[in-house]
Amino acid sequence: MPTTNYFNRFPPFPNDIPIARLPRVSFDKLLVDDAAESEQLFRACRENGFFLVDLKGSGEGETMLKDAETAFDLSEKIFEIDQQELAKDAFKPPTSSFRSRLRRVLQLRTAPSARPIITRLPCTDPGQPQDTRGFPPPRARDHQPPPLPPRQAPGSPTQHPGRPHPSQDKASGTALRLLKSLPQPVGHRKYLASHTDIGSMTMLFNVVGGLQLLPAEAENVDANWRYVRPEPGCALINLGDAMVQWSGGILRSNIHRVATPPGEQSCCTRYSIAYLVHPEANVSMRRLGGGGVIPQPVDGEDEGDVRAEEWGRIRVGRIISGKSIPSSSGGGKIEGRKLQEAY
Ligand SMILES: O=C(O)CCC(=O)C(=O)O
Ligand SMILES: [Fe+2]
Repeated sequence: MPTTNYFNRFPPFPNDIPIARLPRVSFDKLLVDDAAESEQLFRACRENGFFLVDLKGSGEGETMLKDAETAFDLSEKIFEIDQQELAKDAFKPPTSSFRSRLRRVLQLRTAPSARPIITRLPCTDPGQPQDTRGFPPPRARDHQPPPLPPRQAPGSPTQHPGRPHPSQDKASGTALRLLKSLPQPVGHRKYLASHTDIGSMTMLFNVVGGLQLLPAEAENVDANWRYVRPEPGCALINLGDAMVQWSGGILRSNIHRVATPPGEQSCCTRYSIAYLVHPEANVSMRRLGGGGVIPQPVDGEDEGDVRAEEWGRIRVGRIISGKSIPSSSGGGKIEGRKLQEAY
């Protein structure tokens, strides 16, 4: 999440409500392959599926924080543009200075494939409280690398050629999603229905609270959902279902939702930025080898060699048809001996 200055624009997140306890890893330390930090990251990916990455004090991290702040500022303006106007940008290069800035920060493209995605997410309550706008990611040849470079924690799945991390010049469902949620009347509860992210990883920037998750092992009843406190200088990362699939259930994709911001923040209009990283459309979703850590399918259990695009389509179809009820997955135990070897 952006810096403290930015947080000071809103009433404080309350101190007297139960919150989700999330691990925090240092981006700076991960960049130099610090062993203890990498181990903590691997544990967070297995046990929580959600963790904070502290971006402060690192050159690349500070750049991401600045970009996130600019995206927040621009987000307010983007939601003022009507949908038809925005759709035109997919085909015509922007000319005004605002639009050029928007293009630079969000790296909008003018190619037909870069048409803005404007969607409404499923919402359980009436009143259409949230609006969503998304932009496909930039291509490799005309922008910088993605926010988190694909480094591996010790013991994390072996990276096969071409997967699991999406390359910037290949087609994928990766998108920058901007969410705006207006204050709702008392009694209204959910802004964004409970779900898991189907991609590989999501990088979230929040200033106002509202995101809630259901801790591991907790029964899915309202009383067990916990707010996540937005932390200045940090990004919130959560793993998606693709990571569970590739890791044979070792890594965790945790269910979450967006509810009314807590306490005094309930009167705020909430903006949030989500960078949804999806696998390259053509990569295989077959689970990885994993050198003994990842359980291999036994006879008759082989999932086949489905491509990521098709895999995603099937999952979305199941969700839409109600055949798949959202729930956390993964977080499977690794035998003690194998875990030792993994490090
Ligand atoms: O707005 C948030 O904090 C979470 C959004 C989210 O879960 C999503 O975009 O998938
Ligand atoms: Fe999500």
